[in-house]
Amino acid sequence: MIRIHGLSGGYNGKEIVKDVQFSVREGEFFGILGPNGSGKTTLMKMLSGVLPSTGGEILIKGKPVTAYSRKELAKRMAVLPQLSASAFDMTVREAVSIGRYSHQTAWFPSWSEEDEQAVTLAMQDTGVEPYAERQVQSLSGGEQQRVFLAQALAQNPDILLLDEPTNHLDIAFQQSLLSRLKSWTKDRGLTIVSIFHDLNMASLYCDRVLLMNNGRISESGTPYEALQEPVLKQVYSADIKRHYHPSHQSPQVILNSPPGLENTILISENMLSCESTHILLQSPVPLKTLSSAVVHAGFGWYTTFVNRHVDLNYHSEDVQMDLVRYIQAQGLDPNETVGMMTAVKLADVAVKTSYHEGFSILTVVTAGTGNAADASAGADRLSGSPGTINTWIFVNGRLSDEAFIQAVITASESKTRALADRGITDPYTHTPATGTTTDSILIAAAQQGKSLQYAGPAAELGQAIGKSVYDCTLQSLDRYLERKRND
Ligand SMILES: Nc1ncnc2c1ncn2[C@@H]1O[C@H](COP(=O)(O)OP(=O)(O)OP(=O)(O)O)[C@@H](O)[C@H]1O
Repeated sequence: MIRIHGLSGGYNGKEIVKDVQFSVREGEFFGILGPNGSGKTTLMKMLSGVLPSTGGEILIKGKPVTAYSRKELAKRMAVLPQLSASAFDMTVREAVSIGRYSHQTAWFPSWSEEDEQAVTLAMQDTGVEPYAERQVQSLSGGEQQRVFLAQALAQNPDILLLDEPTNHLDIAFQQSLLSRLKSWTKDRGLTIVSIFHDLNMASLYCDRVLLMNNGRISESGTPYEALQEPVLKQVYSADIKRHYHPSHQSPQVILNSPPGLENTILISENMLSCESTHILLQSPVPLKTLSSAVVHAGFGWYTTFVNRHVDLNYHSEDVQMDLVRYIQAQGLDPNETVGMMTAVKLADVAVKTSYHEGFSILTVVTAGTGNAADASAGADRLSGSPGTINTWIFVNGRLSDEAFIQAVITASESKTRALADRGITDPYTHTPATGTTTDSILIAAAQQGKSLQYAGPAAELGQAIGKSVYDCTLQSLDRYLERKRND
């Protein structure tokens, strides 16, 4: 649809865009990204034919852009106009109708049924129809933005050029506008080339992006390919970190921890309270957490950690909601809380703090083996009968993602060893139990102080976790077994 070869150009003999080359396919949503002054708007002006190039060529549907008359070009390509003062004196309908200019015949301007329909449809698509008779100047910035988009759409273009289309729009309108634009590329084959400052929106909605730096293409490809952390850091000269959208493969870009925001804290047993109904740890600052908890499993940042005792016969249709209600009833905020459950008597809890070179860990284990299982047997069994080992590990240190995951592995292996040393067996298979069917684990770290890259058995954090989880699991297990013997 659009092909650009060796394109160069600028202002007053000064080259701004230098030897740029790319192509955009029909029905593609194509993003142009880059820092301030990198040449995005200049490139867009050359694309729309407003600014002549000094080198290279732009082909639209195989024909040089310079070979199109202004009107011909306007039929193929619409540009989201900048907010211009003259448009403010019009009604919304009048402003949108300007988009039909390119469809009027030069000699006998006439307003056809087709023009009327195109204007109405464009207003409907952008949600500005309710304001049709209002003056543009009486609308909010976001509403005006949508009027200008409607004006561009009324042109019925094959190509839509947009400069920051979500400027002035709140997050809900950004989402609805970009989703609508995206569906037009898919359903109507509309080709969109758009400048974005918001890398994350571009990443979510664009099929491909081009990253400009100093008038040249620094990177191009799908957002996944083009938005690489080292390139972004260099192009934007900013401490940027690439993350992932939780439910989408698109990369998301955030600023790395800004300095000076740390609240120095030490997670300690003072923050822990153990009652017969629940064990609670409350931190004054959120801790980075990885868990398999009932409430807020996965990675997140939380301040409050609850291990609730439930009766052996506990049953709920919605365990998660039940635990959220319980958390609320304790006056805690469920949004900030990781919640687990156990039928184990909480008096059997084992707590241990261990200090190491530059870091410390707090381990809290409640162990019961009523539901012991040998995971390696792959045997059919009833799951869910209470009898769980819940393991909490709090680290005063800064953990990498691999350290979080290795901590889970190391803690699980230590737990298994503790079960073996007490001869716990799977009642179904009569083989040594590796855990129970409903064990849960939580690793939480203040993300301050010493960097701890690894947590396997050879790493200092792994050694600390391994020993501490083993000791706590044994201690809690012994109390549980003692209680069983006495029952
Ligand atoms: N009309 C002009 N005359 C002279 N120089 C200009 C003109 N318009 C832009 N420039 C210069 O060209 C360079 C690129 O500007 P351009 O507007 O293309 O950047 P951009 O990537 O769109 O930036 P931004 O993100 O800030 O909108 C800048 O150094 C700018 O000062």
